[in-house]
Amino acid sequence: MPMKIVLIAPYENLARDAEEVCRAYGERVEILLGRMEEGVRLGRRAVAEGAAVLISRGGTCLRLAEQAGVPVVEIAVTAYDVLRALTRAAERGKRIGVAGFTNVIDGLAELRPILRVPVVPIEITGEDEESRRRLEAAVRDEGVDCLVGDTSVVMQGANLGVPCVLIESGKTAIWSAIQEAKRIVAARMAERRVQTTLRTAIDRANQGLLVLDGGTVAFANRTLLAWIGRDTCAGLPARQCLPPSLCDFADAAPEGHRSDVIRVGGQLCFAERHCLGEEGRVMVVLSRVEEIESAERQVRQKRAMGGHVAHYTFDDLYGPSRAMRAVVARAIHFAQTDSSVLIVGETGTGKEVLAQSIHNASPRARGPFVAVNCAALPDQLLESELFGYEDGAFTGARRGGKPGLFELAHGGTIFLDEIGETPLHVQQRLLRVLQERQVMRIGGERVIPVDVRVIAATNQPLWQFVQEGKFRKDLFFRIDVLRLHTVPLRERREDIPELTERLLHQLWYKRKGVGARPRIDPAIYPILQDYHWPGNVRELQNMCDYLVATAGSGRIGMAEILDWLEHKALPDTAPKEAPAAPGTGEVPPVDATLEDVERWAVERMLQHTGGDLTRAAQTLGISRTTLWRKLKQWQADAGSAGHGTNLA
Ligand SMILES: Nc1ncnc2c1ncn2[C@@H]1O[C@H](COP(=O)(O)OP(=O)(O)OP(=O)(O)O)[C@@H](O)[C@H]1O
Repeated sequence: MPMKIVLIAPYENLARDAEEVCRAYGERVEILLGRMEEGVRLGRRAVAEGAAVLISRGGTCLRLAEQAGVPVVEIAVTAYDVLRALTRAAERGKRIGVAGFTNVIDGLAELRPILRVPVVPIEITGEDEESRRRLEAAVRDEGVDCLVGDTSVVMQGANLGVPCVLIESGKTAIWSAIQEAKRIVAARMAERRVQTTLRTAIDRANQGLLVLDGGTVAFANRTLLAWIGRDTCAGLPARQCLPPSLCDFADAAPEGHRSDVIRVGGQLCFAERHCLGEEGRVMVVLSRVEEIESAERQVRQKRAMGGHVAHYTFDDLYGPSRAMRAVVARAIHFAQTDSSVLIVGETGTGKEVLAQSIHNASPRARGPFVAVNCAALPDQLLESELFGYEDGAFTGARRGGKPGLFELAHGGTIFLDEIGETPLHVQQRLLRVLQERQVMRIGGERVIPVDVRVIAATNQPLWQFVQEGKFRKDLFFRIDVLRLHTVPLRERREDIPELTERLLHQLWYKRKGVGARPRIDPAIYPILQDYHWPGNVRELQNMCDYLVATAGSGRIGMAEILDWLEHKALPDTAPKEAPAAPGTGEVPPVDATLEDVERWAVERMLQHTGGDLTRAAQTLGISRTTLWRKLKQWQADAGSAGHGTNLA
């Protein structure tokens, strides 16, 4: 509703001039006629009916300013208005008294030289006794024979029997006063908008807000009123309308900021009290514990999702064999549960793809998927990566500490790859986390609850590790709740044609379709199906990558496959007379064991790649971890046999 402006005109000419100004400038101002007490009565009624600003003049204006309760703009008396009145008065008297407030008579002395008649200033403040006495004295003692002033002067002058001239405000002064009133209205509207917005925001806040002044409720927002089932509380003694728990919390010593968890109208709340600086005024902010926990979950989830996302789904697992389908069907079933999963299988058989797919098909799909390779990190680093650390936990620790992967996996899944490689002291800590579902950072004392599903994977005989004391039995049973066995490629040879075709197409597409689209000659499938595939699908993938990169015409036949087999330095594919890779040594002796041959092949490959483990593992078709494990094993064997083999 627009705010109303009302002009109270103490005399008729002013009302008429104001109407003309409004008409001429299109101003919307209500004009009422009434002077002094009558003007005040009209003004107060206008305010009661919604007037936001009043305009008036002289004594009426003064009274309104004291009593109306809204801003009152004065129509100023300008020097021109006074001059106009004096000119008229000079025609009616020989000595003129100008009566009014100081603002009217100030500056009169400067006008004297240009006036034809003498002028006497009479300072009055209205229609009081003193003002009347001064007017009388001017007429009686100073020879004033005509009075100039506002309506009250004119009335009193008439009683004294002296001719009077009213100082009338010009239209410019009226227009200026209306503009000033409009500025005030605009400012008040803007203020009202801010107040309404603030009020709505405070009422709609999820938190309950309470301000107490001494023992009385100064303010309670809608949220709090709803919790305690009241329409209002303002002005009531706190103990009369608020739950005792809230009053006790607000009253309790020590003064200043304090917080606690309390129950308010059935809501468990985190309460904070702030002193507002003024004597006895306190503000209490109540947040529902449930909401804080949910917000915390969201924050943790948001942070955790940074980079920890599962990309694969079950659609990414190719292979029409019954064995493959059975594994996928079992995994889909496991995805619906929240129990730990242990995936057992050779390298490159899709254990991580399965883990990601299970996560993406589970109710935790929107949470993070955090993968960690337990074999790829040095012992100490693995521990701090998994569980995090507090500030100053050890030399070189990041300032402010660091959350561990378990914390980052909150609300989602953690994939512990190569779980069999976890050192025993980390296993013990891992067991505690899985049992208690909470982590304690290294060097820390507080426990952090974590809601994480665990999927572990291994290509090691884990149960044998348990028997050899290398893996904790209790941890084994914690992890081995639902078991999945991936099937090596050589045991599902019927998958090889489809896998090869799909991988070829996928890799060609990944290279943005550069070169001819690969077309494979079905005659070579029997050769691929005869092959041992120690690196499983990863090795098949590497082969396809090689073929896409090298088969210029796109046609893949026997020659291309032989080329790839020759390119590989694997012992079970490389013929004894195979041409040596650049920088290689002699072939192993005829009576060498399979392990000797494997070691020979790995050494040749590492020489070939200049010690680059990643590239060597890729070309050999095994994972980097498998390669690393083999090297560690051979080094340990060499150590115990008393001679060193530098394979790294
Ligand atoms: N059935 C499958 N269909 C399509 N691609 C597959 C399949 N199995 C594995 N792969 C691909 O093979 C590669 C290796 O898979 P993954 O990393 O899941 O194996 P892994 O068993 O975890 O290996 P490792 O034990 O060496 O870590 C990936 O690029 C994956 O996409």
